[in-house]
Amino acid sequence: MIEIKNIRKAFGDREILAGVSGTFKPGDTSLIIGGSGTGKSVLLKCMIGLIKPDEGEVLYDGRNFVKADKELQTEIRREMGVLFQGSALFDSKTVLENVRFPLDMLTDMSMAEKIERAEFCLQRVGLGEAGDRMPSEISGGMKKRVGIARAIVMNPKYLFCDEPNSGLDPLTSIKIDQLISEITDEFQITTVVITHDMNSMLEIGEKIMFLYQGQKLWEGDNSKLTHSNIPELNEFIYANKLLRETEHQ
Ligand SMILES: Nc1ncnc2c1ncn2[C@@H]1O[C@H](COP(=O)(O)OP(=O)(O)OP(=O)(O)O)[C@@H](O)[C@H]1O
Repeated sequence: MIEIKNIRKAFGDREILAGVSGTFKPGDTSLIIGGSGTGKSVLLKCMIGLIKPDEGEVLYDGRNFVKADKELQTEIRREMGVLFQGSALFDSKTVLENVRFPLDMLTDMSMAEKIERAEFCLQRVGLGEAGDRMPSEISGGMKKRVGIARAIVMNPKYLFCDEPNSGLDPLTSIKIDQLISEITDEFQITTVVITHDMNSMLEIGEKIMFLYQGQKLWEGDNSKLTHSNIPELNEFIYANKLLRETEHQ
């Protein structure tokens, strides 16, 4: 379980996060949604330690990540998998080498063990046959799958996905969402996804947190998303629906 408590972050005199709290549970795919510039990525970066919050706590199964010493921070980091926007694959490495990379960096497993584990993860994301290919030879959806395989190769307790659907067509997006949700359930991972994608919100949002100007204005599950009495949320959903309809015309 991940708990965030009263996270605040300002850049200069601009307050980006104005005290955000919430809980993310194992086996749940939790979404953070909100308009552009509302602080979603900054919140995610505070959670994974790329940005230090000015105030607040991030607890990983009760362990305070913000105040942790180097040793504990490293221990918690090893339990995280991250799927970055744009997949962030190494162009000069094969698909299998990309997936193997965290094992090369962070473990003392033998080469045979690393290859076995990387192949297992590739199979799990439906790419068992693609290990020898180069990233330039595969589609955007396949690249996301490779990114997911790499994010789970260390068997993470916590998985973070930043806009996993960016640049994908609607059908591929749904497949990627379903894969993230299935893996979360199967391995009981605590998964946090940042998304703009209306389909994702309706399909996989077991728990949704809506950010607006650095504050959490609403949270709930996707069945309640379209029935809130929060004007900012309704406006956000309406704008996204319009966008979706325009894209499908
Ligand atoms: N390192 C930084 N230094 C200064 N300002 C920053 C920094 N990182 C983010 N910001 C500002 O914080 C605000 C929130 O950014 P953030 O990337 O979290 O938005 P977002 O909700 O993820 O938006 P989007 O959906 O467009 O990615 C933006 O105005 C951004 O310019």
